[in-house]
Amino acid sequence: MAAQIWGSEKRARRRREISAKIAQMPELHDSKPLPFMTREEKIMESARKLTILTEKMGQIIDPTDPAELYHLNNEVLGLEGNPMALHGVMFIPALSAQASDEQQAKWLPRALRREIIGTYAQTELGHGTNLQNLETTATYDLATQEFVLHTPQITALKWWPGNLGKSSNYAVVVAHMIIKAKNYGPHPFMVQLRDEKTHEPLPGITIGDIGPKMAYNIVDNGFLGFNKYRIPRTNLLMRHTKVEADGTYIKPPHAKINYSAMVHVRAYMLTGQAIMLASALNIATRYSSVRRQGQIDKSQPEVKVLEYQTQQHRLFPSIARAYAFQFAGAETVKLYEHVLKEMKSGNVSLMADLHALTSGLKSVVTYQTGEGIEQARMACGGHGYSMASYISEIYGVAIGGCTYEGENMVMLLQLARYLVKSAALVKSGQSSKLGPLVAYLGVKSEPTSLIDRIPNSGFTEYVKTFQHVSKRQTLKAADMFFGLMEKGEKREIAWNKCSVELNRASRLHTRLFIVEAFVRRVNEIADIRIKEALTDLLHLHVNYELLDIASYALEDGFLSASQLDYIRDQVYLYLGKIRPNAVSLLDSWEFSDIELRSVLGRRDGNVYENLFKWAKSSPLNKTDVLSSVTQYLKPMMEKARL
Ligand SMILES: CCCCC/C=C\C/C=C\C/C=C\C/C=C\C/C=C\CCCCC(=O)SCCNC(=O)CCNC(=O)[C@H](O)C(C)(C)COP(=O)(O)OP(=O)(O)OC[C@H]1O[C@@H](n2cnc3c(N)ncnc32)[C@H](O)[C@@H]1OP(=O)(O)O
Ligand SMILES: Cc1cc2nc3c(=O)[nH]c(=O)nc-3n(C[C@H](O)[C@H](O)[C@H](O)COP(=O)(O)OP(=O)(O)OC[C@H]3O[C@@H](n4cnc5c(N)ncnc54)[C@H](O)[C@@H]3O)c2cc1C
Repeated sequence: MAAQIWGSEKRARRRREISAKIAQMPELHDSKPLPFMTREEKIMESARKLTILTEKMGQIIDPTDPAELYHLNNEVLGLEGNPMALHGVMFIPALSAQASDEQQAKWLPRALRREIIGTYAQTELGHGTNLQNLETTATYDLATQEFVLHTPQITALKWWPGNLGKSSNYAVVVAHMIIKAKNYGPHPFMVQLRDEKTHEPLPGITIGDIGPKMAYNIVDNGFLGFNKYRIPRTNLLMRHTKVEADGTYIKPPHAKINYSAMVHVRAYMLTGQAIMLASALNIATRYSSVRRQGQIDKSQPEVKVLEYQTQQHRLFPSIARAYAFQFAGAETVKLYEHVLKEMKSGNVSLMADLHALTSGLKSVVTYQTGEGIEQARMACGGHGYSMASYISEIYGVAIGGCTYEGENMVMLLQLARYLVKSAALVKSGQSSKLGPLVAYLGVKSEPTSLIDRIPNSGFTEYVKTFQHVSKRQTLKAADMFFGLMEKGEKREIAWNKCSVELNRASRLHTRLFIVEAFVRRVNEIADIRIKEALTDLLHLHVNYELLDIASYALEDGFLSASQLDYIRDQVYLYLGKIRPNAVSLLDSWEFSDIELRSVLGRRDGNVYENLFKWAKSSPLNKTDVLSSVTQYLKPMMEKARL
């Protein structure tokens, strides 16, 4: 199963080898539990481990393999980030995709050797979503052949970029490029922020940390202002766009090609989210098979809480989602790598499809991951609320994904633009022009769903039902939009008035893609036992998901009430079938105790003893009487007693 999850036997084996090596290297372990550290201590601890990794990484992993890097990162540095998180996640990808060969030769080897630390500085205090209204300017000075970076007012301060505040000395900065008074829109520039020897900010740069956040507190998200700060013309990233010495602008082959670093993260973050969901579920499911509370049959001893159907219903559909996200994420990464290769050689024809797909997936996956992790926390009762479970930290980190790399509603609306264009093709009789991901929009469906009507139909009737609701909602939302425009509404006003319906279409389309990716994967599996276990999970997935969106299929009679009862029964049936495999389905992800960082989710199940040990190690317990008591509470009580 681990081979299915991680992509191959080799990958699963490599993960095990890497975990085993890390287990033997105490210098790479947390020196104490992270929840007991202050933010400064955590940052220090992370930097300490990062420097050891820089020295010893080659002994543990193949540093050119992103999957091995990611695993090493999760084990050693953990989910809460590190002082170089953005360096790997966005700075290097931005240089790789957007810098010319010459620029790459100059900067990439230095970045890869970690001679310099970089980040991606785009969002500002006043604008994150609406890139066209960013306010930082890069004005070309023809006389000196330099760009002058400037922050015209407080809302133009860069705000949020990870590791910008204290760790990075370089950044890819996105600014509006102005040449001879003409604004060419946002463009990426390579900018040195700090002196390479002293790490002091360079003159003309204001920089710092934006303060503590809901989670990710090892990352120093920062602010940055420029006061007429000059950089050479050749620091504009020039793989696709060029500005010549005389100010001539050569436009890129696609207007949004400079957005590729964002698409990179949107594509890669899906499996990251799957890992976080599976981690939280692993903790909750292990604990649920240790925790005994109440009886189902009063004549029997107390049961493991995992025996309760409500507990299974809380956890198991999310187990199915974690697998589904991992499989859909793996497909998306492959597609992204393919499109990136094509883009580099000038073919930009697949960019719109990739953008639409990753926008929808990013939104649905992060939202459902958040839901699943929060349910996992609640499923652990009181101990889930303790930082000893570590689930709240996983939640805080995962939920950041709903916002970063494009706020979820906004990204769903991006996919909706693509769906509406596709609907227009269907309506104008040009269905043959639909791309493969939306081809179903042009296919006539049956009048009613055949779920429970055709024996042994596998998952085909389920997929058709998802297609039907997705198609119907897309065409309905598009009709609403076109109808308003026909009545004379301006395009943008009409769009806003339909946006809730449009986003519903985007979610349904994305959920269909996720179901299809799961079906595709299960169909490929040769090993009978693995196929059986995953087929059970897929049964739970399709029935649970369909029940969740049933109103869309009920309202036009595509599904009947009796079919709905059948679907509900299937959910209950598969909860029971999955129960014996539940812990194994999560143990198969092979998270080590080091990586999970959870007292509740320990592999050995020795929860209570270790919870007590953990509590005793709280800094508050170093002394029996705290100074808050001697200084305030004790005098108060004494005064009251007088
Ligand atoms: C330490 C070792 C680690 C090793 C790790 C190794 C591997 C891991 C790798 C990956 C990471 C994995 C996990 C992540 C882990 C941690 C992450 C931690 C932190 C994350 C950092 C987060 C960083 C950020 O948040 S950066 C800032 C992101 N900002 C945004 O996303 C802004 C959102 N807004 C937009 O994108 C745009 O403004 C917009 C909403 C799309 C609109 O753009 P605009 O230009 O205004 O649009 P316009 O209306 O003019 O045109 C719309 C038009 O353009 C099309 N379009 C838009 N974007 C694209 C695109 N990208 N591609 C193609 N086409 C695009 C759009 O469809 C419209 O087309 P049309 O008109 O409909 O035809
Ligand atoms: C943990 C974290 C890490 C980050 N790291 C980085 C980084 O490294 N580099 C970087 O540059 N940025 C980074 N960011 C910033 C992040 O990319 C932005 O916060 C994000 O893109 C959302 O933009 P915003 O803050 O402007 O939200 P807003 O756009 O102000 O969103 C507020 C509300 O308005 C709604 N809204 C906005 N526009 C529309 C619209 N057109 N239609 C409908 N609704 C709309 C949204 O849906 C939302 O409900 C990070 C953010 C976080 C939380």
